[in-house]
Amino acid sequence: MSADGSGANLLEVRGLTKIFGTLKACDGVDLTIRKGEIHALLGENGAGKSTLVKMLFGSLEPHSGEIRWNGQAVKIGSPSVAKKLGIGMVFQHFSLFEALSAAENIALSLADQTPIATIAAKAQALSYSYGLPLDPYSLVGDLSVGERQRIEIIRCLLQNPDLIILDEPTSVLTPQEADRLFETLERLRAEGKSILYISHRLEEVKRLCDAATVMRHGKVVAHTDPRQETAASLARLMVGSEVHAVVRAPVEGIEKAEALLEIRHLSRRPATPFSMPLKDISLAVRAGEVIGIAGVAGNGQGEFFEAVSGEVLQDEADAIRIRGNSAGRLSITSRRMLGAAFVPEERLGHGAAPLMKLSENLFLSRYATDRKVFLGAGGLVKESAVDAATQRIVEEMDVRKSARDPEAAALSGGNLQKFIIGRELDRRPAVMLVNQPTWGVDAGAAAKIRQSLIELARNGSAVLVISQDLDELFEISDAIAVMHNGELSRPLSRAEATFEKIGLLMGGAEPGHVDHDAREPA
Ligand SMILES: Nc1ncnc2c1ncn2[C@@H]1O[C@H](COP(=O)(O)OP(=O)(O)OP(=O)(O)O)[C@@H](O)[C@H]1O
Repeated sequence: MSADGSGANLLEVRGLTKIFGTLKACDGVDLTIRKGEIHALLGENGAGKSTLVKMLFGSLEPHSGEIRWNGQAVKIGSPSVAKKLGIGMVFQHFSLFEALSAAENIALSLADQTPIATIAAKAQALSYSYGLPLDPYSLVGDLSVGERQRIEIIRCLLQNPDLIILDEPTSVLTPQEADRLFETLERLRAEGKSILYISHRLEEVKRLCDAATVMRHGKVVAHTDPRQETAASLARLMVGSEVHAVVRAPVEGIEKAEALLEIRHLSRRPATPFSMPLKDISLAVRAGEVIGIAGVAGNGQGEFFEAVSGEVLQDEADAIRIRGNSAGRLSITSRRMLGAAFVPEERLGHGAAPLMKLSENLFLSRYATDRKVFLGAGGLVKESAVDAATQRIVEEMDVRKSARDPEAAALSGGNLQKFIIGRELDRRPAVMLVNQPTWGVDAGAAAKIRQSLIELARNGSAVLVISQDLDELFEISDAIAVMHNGELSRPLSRAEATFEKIGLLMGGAEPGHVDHDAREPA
């Protein structure tokens, strides 16, 4: 331990256990976090990371085990106890009100009656001193995802915590925003703060973290120094076996293939003051290819997904064509009947009904398109067929769960994502549109999902993937287009696309400056 106390143990967890039904989500977990360290918590989907941090933050009660804070045994019965001790948490899903300002949102989470002007001044000072500039009077609805995350971080820092828990903080950030966040975290470490950092991005863990605890199936399988590991060796520790690299054979003669999804001059007025208009978007996705859409969150990707999937109808029937049929005025189900599949970004509530079992979720999303398979005479549900399909998807996608057919909400985030993608892939759709296919998914499962999307395309489907993860898009796409400010650039072929060009377009560079060799849309 050094003179300033850094290096001493701040948090010691011994034998912490949490049981759900018959499943030990955390099974005798040991974890030690020192003062002034950034400690990574790693593990594949369902390994028990969220369960562990929920116990540390007082939102879940352990069955057994001990938590020591600065050497004293403590019982963290609620988040307010955690905050009083000095434990702060920045959640993966933001809990901010869009119609309120940043400062008003912060005020809501503070127990006292501090005037807004005081909070705003403090928030602004903190935000600048940590290199995360924020206008406290800006409306949350007008802010990008990265800016919203800053509010969450500032809100957490205002409580002056000694330990800050961050749950997958960079999954929603651009590379530049992530770099900024790393600088902030390094600064906090230099001040003697400790950080518990959950991430599936192993390269950034290597770059940032001083120590790592790796979990598998609820148990700790390794305490290691990530700087001494490679991304591959960390993945191996998490998964217990090798993670296979994604293989993408180039496509030949794609220009001659049939355009299964065509988007023609798609425009949309903003539906709310906070949504982005879509401006004259045209794109063709052909049988056999994967096209990626890159872009910083909030540039129209959500609105585009709604328009193409049929959540919002177009005035012009021809603005969306699926397998040659005008689909712009068709409902989601009618578009699905034409052979299209859509996987939205939000999993719970949007991609799946949380309180329904997996089999019920499957039936709900597919009874119209697979009527013959799932409905018998007189409209009776063929439960055995639904169950068989559910179990097939679970096996194919390696969905880990605590019961044979649990409610969707009881699955860890990544496992639910695997199920939802598997549910759509299982239909072998002719057109597949996915928004953030591997958000929150571990390295092994992400490789599996990516490979499945490539194979779907190579077997003759048209695949369109919206993602903020540029590495992912470069891994799977045959061409990449960029969405910025409601406009879509022309797709750059893989020969032409570089990180730099795509990054420039994401930042709003004029397409003419970077895409002179781009493919013409159909
Ligand atoms: N409320 C609950 N009821 C039943 N089972 C649960 C509940 N919450 C979590 N589980 C189960 O506990 C296990 C651990 O889940 P947890 O969310 O902690 O995993 P994780 O490591 O955070 O995963 P991910 O990376 O996907 O977020 C999973 O098998 C999950 O299905």
